Amino acid sequence: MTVVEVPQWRGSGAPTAERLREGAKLLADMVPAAHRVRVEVDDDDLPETAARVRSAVSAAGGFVVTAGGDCGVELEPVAEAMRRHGDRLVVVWFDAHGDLNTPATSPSGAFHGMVLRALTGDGPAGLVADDPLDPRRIVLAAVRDLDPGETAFIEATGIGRVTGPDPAALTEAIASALPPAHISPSPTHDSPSSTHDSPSPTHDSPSSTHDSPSSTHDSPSPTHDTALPDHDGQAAGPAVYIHIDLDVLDPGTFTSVGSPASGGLQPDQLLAMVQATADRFEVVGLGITEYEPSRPEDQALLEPLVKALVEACARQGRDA
Ligand SMILES: NC(=[NH2+])NCCC[C@H](N)C(=O)O
Repeated sequence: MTVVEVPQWRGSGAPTAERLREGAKLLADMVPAAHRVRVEVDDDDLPETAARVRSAVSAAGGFVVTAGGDCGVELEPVAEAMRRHGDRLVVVWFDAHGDLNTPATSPSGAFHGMVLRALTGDGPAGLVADDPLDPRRIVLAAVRDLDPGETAFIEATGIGRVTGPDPAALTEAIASALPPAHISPSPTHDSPSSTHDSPSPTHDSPSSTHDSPSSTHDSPSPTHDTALPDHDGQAAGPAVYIHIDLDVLDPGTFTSVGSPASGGLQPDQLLAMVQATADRFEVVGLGITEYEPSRPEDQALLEPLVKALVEACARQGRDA
């Protein structure tokens, strides 16, 4: 396992954002990884920092945990997971915010509020994924503070969303985010062309829900549970990247963030949702972001939580 520390803070619009530098270091310290890489951040050039993150994550072996910094650090780790896992990738976004703004809709101009949208192909110059993520492969978890442009995008694209502390709802949403071609019980070949080889209905066919009950979002087939890699190492289900902005936690419990929003998760609820995801699916990457250390009790809360989150995601036997 490798932890990649990215003390980027200029992607945040919060007045306290500079605390993210120390937060990245403290988060990386909490990750029980054998290898640690610290990315040098160029404060005046987010695309340059992103290029350095890209090199770091592509060179890292085994399971990678990215320790932010602001949420903008997730651009390249998620893009790397897309390159590795193609259409099997499902991104779970634990965050108070959607991070789905464009430069035109952003109220702040801050990149951390745009990074997930940039992964879908629409963002500031130099900060857009080469190969766009299909929004239907995204599940928002406990997101509760959305700008109007973000709400419109969610409604237009059918991004999955789980609002409450509900592990079962989350795992169902993840299973439903994958095209049916990838949840077949037959061995899959994880090549980009595999979806084209399959005659089965996909998300791309709006009429497919009428043709085959097993292909609808609402009726997950039993084969969803064959999600972990089989003995050949071939996976028949989602490859899940988990993003955690610590502002997903309720500010009544954890306040060391720059953009708090009430109505968040308790730490044990977050852990239960991540554990349920890792129990059912292959987790291929983890990012933890937006720690602005300001209280000793928040540091004390995070230490066991981060360790447990990482251990849930990077289980023995999955980590090359
Ligand atoms: N990852 C975050 N903390 N994002 C905060 C985003 C806040 C607001 N939606 C914006 O675009 O500016």
